[in-house]
Amino acid sequence: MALLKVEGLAVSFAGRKVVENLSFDLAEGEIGCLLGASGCGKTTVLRAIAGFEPLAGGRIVLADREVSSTQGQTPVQERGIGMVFQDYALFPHLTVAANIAFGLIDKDPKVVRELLDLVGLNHVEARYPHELSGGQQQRVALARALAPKPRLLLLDEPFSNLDVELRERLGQEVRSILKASGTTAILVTHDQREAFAMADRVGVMTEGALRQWAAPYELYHEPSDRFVANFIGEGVLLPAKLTGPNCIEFELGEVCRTVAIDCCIGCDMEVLIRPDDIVHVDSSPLKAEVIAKVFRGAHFLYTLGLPSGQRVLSLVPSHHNHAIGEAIGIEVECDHVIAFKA
Ligand SMILES: Nc1ncnc2c1ncn2[C@@H]1O[C@H](COP(=O)(O)OP(=O)(O)OP(=O)(O)O)[C@@H](O)[C@H]1O
Repeated sequence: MALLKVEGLAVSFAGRKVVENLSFDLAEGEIGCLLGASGCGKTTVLRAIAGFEPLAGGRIVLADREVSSTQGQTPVQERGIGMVFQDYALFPHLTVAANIAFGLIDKDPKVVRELLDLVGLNHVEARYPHELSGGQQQRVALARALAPKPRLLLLDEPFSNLDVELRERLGQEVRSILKASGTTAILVTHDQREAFAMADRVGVMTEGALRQWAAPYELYHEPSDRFVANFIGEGVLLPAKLTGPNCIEFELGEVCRTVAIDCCIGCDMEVLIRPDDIVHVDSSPLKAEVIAKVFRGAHFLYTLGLPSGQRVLSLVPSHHNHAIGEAIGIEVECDHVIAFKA
């Protein structure tokens, strides 16, 4: 059952719509994420859900109760929503345990202990915020927000002050904590790795609109439009033709896999080729020139030039160390084809 329903949401500032006709559902216990570039309206959606922004259109339903519409809204403090922000907002003069207890009316030490356990901070309960790392401070902020057992937790760029490696790890940790406590949550971020590490459902936003709301795997493998295809993961769009009900032909040959496109045979299309669709096979007669390469530890990400001048990316195990300018053998290996009408 959906705990949160956002239906046709619109928010305006001084008559300018910054969010328009945005809809999604979030089931109880699920973690959702709004992902998009700076200024696309993510925080505005989060603030509307929290009750800080009046609506210019649509409605928000939380636990079967309409909490916002154009007619009015339930006050912020009556929504049972918790929040975690990027700057942690901890009280500097309170210890870790006291910061967490702040969220509890009865300050029950047993509950504080359970929360310290949940976020793995038992050993630092008597320290002050400035004596903690950024990741630890964010876990304190999380425990404090979870203390009153919110119906819904909102996290606004919670890891943006942390370095990239730590972000992904903390994202997975926070996901485990939220799952262990059965908390429903919405995260806002511009970082795909963070979104994929944490969320069950991710919404890709641009210019105030939600382009697709789906599981991370589906977003990557079944993007609904060119924008999502370009935004999520890496890849290039190459010109192609539909040659049969399930087949397309493009510069690297014919691929016959499911083609989910409304288009007749012979029509012009574009096919999305991801770096994992192009495999390096020394003996292949199909050759491409190494234009650029990025070392990623286990893999190289090669940019390869095709005879037409088109480029593709290829993720190749890093023991295949080829020089720029070298021609290497490639094969296409895609499970299904993602294509868009040209
Ligand atoms: N209080 C406000 N008054 C006027 N315009 C606003 C206000 N708050 C946000 N905006 C505008 O609304 C648009 C969306 O802003 P929002 O903060 O929701 O984007 P965002 O995707 O969260 O960006 P970021 O990742 O940079 O925080 C922007 O153009 C912003 O300038």
